[in-house]
Amino acid sequence: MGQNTIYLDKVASTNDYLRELLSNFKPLAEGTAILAEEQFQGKGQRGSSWVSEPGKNLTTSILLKPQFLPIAQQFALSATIAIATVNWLQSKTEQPVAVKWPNDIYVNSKKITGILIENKLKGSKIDSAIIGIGVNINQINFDTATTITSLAYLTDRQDYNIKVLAHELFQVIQQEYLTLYKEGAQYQLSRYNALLFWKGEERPFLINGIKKTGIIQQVSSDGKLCVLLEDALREFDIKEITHLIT
Ligand SMILES: Nc1ncnc2c1ncn2[C@@H]1O[C@H](COP(=O)(O)OP(=O)(O)OP(=O)(O)O)[C@@H](O)[C@H]1O
Ligand SMILES: O=C(O)CCCC[C@@H]1SC[C@@H]2NC(=O)N[C@@H]21
Repeated sequence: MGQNTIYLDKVASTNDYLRELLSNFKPLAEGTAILAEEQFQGKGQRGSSWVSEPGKNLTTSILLKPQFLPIAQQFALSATIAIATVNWLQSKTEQPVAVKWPNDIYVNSKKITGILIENKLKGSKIDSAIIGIGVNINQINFDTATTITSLAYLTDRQDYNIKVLAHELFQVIQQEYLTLYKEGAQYQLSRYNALLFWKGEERPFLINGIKKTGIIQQVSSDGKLCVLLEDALREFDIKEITHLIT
């Protein structure tokens, strides 16, 4: 993974760039990565934007071809990328790193990494997946600093080498991707569940616009968040529930 890395000085979005390469040129090898110094129109989940100061952070997209994975198990791919990123970040800080469902990475209740996976389907399989990852590294000034963190914030140094870090991350993703292939979706799901932010804790959520207290039990194999509410155990889709982080 990342043996074939395309380095760009400046790009709108590494995910879009990789998708355009895929549709315009010869087939790209699995593991091909795009690494951008500056991403000026980064995309987040659900139409949000990803903001990153030029030259300071890791903004990358990796091409995977998980054709062995049935669509019904596609959450396991997202879980696999989250496991890899959490474990890699955990090797950099003493603070506990966790995955906020579905795949935001959090440290000290602040977001350090966002993941945007765009799948191309073929029949009942995933033909290709563009794995977009943004990690806050050397940046310390954010517009909404109360909810965002970075490696620099956590470790008091601002001289991380982005390329070196990116290749470390590629290695860890490669290992975890192999684990998904060998051990299967359920195995990765249980490891993902062990890293889940707020799991087993009584916490506030916004559920279909109403504030409620609940306890996260787990994430199901189809990627739903299972929360114990006062009345019952319920499963939620991404649009139905928000963590109310104070
Ligand atoms: N560099 C960055 N680091 C962290 N967050 C960022 C960054 N750039 C943009 N954001 C955005 O900040 C917002 C907050 O992220 P978060 O996922 O916590 O909230 P959300 O998607 O609005 O809500 P929720 O996931 O709780 O429903 C998102 O829109 C996220 O994409
Ligand atoms: O948390 C999110 O909403 C997902 C953010 C994903 C950001 C990364 S940065 C590299 C890649 N290119 C993009 O345009 N987005 C992803």
